[in-house]
Amino acid sequence: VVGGEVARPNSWPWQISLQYRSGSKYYHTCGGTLIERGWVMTAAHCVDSNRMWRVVMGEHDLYSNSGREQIMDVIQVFIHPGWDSSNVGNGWDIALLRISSDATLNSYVQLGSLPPSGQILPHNNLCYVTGWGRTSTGGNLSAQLKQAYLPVVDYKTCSSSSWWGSTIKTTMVCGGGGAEAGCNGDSGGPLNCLVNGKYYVHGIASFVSGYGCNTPKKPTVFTRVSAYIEWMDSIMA
Ligand SMILES: CC(C)C[C@H](NC(=O)C(F)(F)F)C(=O)N[C@@H](C)C(=O)Nc1ccc(C(F)(F)F)cc1
Repeated sequence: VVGGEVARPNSWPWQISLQYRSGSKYYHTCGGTLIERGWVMTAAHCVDSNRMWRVVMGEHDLYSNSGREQIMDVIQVFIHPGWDSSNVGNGWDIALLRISSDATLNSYVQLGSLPPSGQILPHNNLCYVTGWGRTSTGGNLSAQLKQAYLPVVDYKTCSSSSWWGSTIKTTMVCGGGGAEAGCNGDSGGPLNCLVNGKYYVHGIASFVSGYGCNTPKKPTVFTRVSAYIEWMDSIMA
């Protein structure tokens, strides 16, 4: 997350850290959202390589143990059949992870709320991106979970020629486009949007400009969660 601030610990209790094993250690690689006690939603591009994955819930500081963390192995990965790893611009950047046991829900670990199928948010709807991703283009990951205010940029604006143009599909949501942005390592994490006084997870962090995470008029691009409700229901059923 570029800009914004460190989140109050566990104030986004559905945010998870997706980590891969290398040798005897695990490393943060992406964000994700706990959507059922046994299921995590993330980006397809986060899990389209053959690795050992684990999910950490109740996390705030990646490098210190608060005792609030719950760590589960990933036992199955469901990548959307439409995903094409050679072109994130096609969309379909969504995956579901079955975790090894059900999370215990408490003050630090909660389920994220999904929007109604098909819901499209208005331009400038208040949203926050959250994650442990780089805090500047080419910079380091953040040790602590960060949040940044990324108002929705509607499809008409986001797909216009001086913005993202035809790279943006209607199955995507754009947020920000100014100094604040998601960045590498926030992938797969939630875009948390305030609708009628409650936060819903409307996006899954998918891509940013190759010219820099907070390139003007290149908002952070998210998979639009409300376009995939039926697919997710079919997998989790
Ligand atoms: C690994 C990537 C597929 C996703 C990676 N995503 C992110 O860093 C995050 F956190 F914003 F989600 C990213 O945007 N990385 C930059 C460096 C990138 O590759 N951006 C990018 C790639 C392709 C296009 C497109 F769609 F135009 F082909 C647009 C942007």
